[in-house]
Amino acid sequence: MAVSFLSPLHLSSTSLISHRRFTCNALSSQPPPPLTTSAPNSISLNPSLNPNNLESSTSIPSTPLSCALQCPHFQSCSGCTHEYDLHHPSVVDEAVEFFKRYGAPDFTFDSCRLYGWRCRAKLAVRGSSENPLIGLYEEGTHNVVDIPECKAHHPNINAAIELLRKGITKLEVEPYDEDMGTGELRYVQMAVTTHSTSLPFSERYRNGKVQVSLVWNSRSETSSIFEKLNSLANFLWTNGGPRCNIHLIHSVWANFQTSKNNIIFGNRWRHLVGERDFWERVGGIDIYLTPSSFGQANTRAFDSLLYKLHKYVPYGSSVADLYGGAGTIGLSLAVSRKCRSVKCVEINKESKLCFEMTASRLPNSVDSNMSWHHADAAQEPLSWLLGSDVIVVDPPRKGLDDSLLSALQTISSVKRKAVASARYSLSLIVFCILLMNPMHNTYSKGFSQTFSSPSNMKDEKRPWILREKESSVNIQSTTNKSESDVLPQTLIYISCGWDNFKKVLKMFILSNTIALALDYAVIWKKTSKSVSNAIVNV
Ligand SMILES: C[S@@+](CC[C@H](N)C(=O)[O-])C[C@H]1O[C@@H](n2cnc3c(N)ncnc32)[C@H](O)[C@@H]1O
Repeated sequence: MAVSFLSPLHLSSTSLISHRRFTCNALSSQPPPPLTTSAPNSISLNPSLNPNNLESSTSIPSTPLSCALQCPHFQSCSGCTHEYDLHHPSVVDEAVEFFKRYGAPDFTFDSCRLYGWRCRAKLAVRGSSENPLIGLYEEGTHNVVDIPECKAHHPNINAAIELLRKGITKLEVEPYDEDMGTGELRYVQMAVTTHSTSLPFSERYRNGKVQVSLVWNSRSETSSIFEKLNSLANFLWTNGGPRCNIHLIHSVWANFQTSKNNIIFGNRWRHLVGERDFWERVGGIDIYLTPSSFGQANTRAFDSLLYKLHKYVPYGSSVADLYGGAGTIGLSLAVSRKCRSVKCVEINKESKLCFEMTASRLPNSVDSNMSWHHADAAQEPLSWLLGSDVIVVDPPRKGLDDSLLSALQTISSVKRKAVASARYSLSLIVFCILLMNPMHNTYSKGFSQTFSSPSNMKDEKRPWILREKESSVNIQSTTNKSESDVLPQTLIYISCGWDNFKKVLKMFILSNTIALALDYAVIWKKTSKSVSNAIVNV
């Protein structure tokens, strides 16, 4: 099979060495360094180490580089487990073997950014106002480790954390005390937008602006400590806003949460200062994200993934984008593949506004039926599958819901019976976001455990969990494109749970749900904060 690179990047060894010191300064977004050379291995590797140069394309280096993390927090912080060979984590070899067994022997491997790739971070705030700790939990505990020099964070996240730390101390903001349930500031979410059309493309990433969401331990803005929250927001804006030498802060939001459980966000949000609208550019479209909606942490790798994914969708297809969030995948396909229709299904109603705003910025030439449905993809899944040529699934780490798995199998067997002479099976395109790192799991348990278990979610009455199909958005094509009752031909599976994905794939193959020989599979390697985000092309 053809060997190709997605967004191959590499620097000369001279330029790598010149970036050997990595500092946490808003303007210093150079990657930390490298690196020793390693013996060539069986996979063509192409580590991308230049944060300002992601979209460039170069030839395959003859001798691959082996990258070290060099993070001072590595021993104590639970976010990373791989310290060396970031460009070639061991799961790549496992994936090579795995896909070879299923008829896809040739691999190429692309890595995206190895450092400074995380554009979205949720961090706990603990300690005291004189000595605030802003970071992740130590493995297996609820002790927060300060990570001011985190190598995975976009450097401007680290800079915004430093500013926040100063504000907490100056204004005597009390960090949250988990045991007592006291204190003011519980968590902070930092999200970077790199979408600034006033800058040349090559400068956009490192000049990303940070949307700061402060999770405040009060019921609402009417409580007495709201004044301090406002002062903190103003401090961030005065010292990091557009009038400063370094414009770092995009906006500040408040979220109000008093619950004693592990859920980070409550359901009340308030915009405090800065720009309200947060845009990013991925997959050829401008996407709108609110702080409460799902956003991909590795924006640039997601962008690469989308361009790769577009190729597998025939022009004029009808597409169902399940677990669709703001509909980013579906809407980018509507533009790039001139889809007849795009139907996005998402359980978080906070994403509805994002879909509407994103759709409002699509080029006028887009003429698809586009809809977003606030619904549980696991309920009556056949109703989402029928009528679409291509199904895209991008579920949370636990994988596809059983009812959806059975519906995919049912479709396959119905079609086989209807067309007895033809051999029908869905062709499967795989994008895997691999989370095989045990420490990464610890990290997520600390912060998002309750997001991933449906039973927990119901018990804890998450505000955005759907009880019924309540609202949807419909944008009609002007040329009245008719809906059809086609059966899906292609399943594009974006998986962020490697173990679960392997099980599903074996099951699909045993039940003849998909073609036995994979035409293509693409793996997006994203393990912990430290390990590279890579794309493997089978
Ligand atoms: C990994 S995210 C992908 C989002 C989107 N595809 C994107 O790239 O921005 C998974 C999404 O699935 C949603 N989700 C979780 N369970 C769901 C369900 N049963 N039905 C529909 N959506 C669900 C989550 O709220 C989340 O937005």
